[in-house]
Amino acid sequence: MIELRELTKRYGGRVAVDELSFQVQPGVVTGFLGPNGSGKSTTMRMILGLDAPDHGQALIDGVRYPELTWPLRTVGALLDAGAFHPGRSARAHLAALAAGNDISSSRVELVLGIAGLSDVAARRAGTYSLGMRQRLGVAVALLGDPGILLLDEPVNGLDPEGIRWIRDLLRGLAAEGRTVFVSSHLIAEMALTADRLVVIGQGRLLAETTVAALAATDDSLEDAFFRLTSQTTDYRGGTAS
Ligand SMILES: Nc1ncnc2c1ncn2[C@@H]1O[C@H](COP(=O)(O)OP(=O)(O)OP(=O)(O)O)[C@@H](O)[C@H]1O
Repeated sequence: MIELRELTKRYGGRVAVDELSFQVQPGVVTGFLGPNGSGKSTTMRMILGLDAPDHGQALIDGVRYPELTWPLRTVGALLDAGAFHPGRSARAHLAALAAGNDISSSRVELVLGIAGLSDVAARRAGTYSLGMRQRLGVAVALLGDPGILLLDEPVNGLDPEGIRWIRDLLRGLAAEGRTVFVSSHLIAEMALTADRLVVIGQGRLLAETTVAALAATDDSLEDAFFRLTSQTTDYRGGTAS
């Protein structure tokens, strides 16, 4: 389980994340929605100990990320799909991570297969397309067989087949009892993937509910999202006419 307690982050005078409190439960996919700049990535970075909160806490199974004995085996994360050495093969990248985290080498081949990268695992990651990088990022997240998964915009750059693959994968992982927390801009995709939603705007919690309950508050989930976030966007496009 992931638990946020009054999590707060300021950059200069600006509050990026504002006293955010919610829980992400195991066994379901929880979508994390909010307009651009609403604080989703900053929140995920604080959960993973990559940014320090100014106030409050983010707890993973009751402890802060830096206190985890085997972080990679507890939480799998996909934040930045380009975060690997471009000269290294996907297999070598995963093998190095496995060796440093006491993870068996058989796991490397397993996650390469899950990610659909077995046939291209010997290629340098720098030659990968954006979609293949996303798949390698997912393989890294799954490497430690973690009970908790955190993915920031995992469908970025994926083609329709890749999007369906991510959707089925996340739903399968949740069905195994894992905690799955996934951010996205794609509301229609979240309607298909997530069971629960956390919606934020300007760093503040706007809703913590089920997809079905939020969709029932308006004509569609998209309309409900726009109504909920309408007061929290700094900019919005107009029409051409
Ligand atoms: N390192 C930083 N320095 C200064 N401001 C930052 C920094 N990181 C994020 N911010 C600001 O914090 C706010 C939240 O940004 P964040 O990237 O967390 O939002 P987001 O919801 O993930 O956005 P998007 O959907 O566009 O990816 C924004 O106003 C952003 O400009």
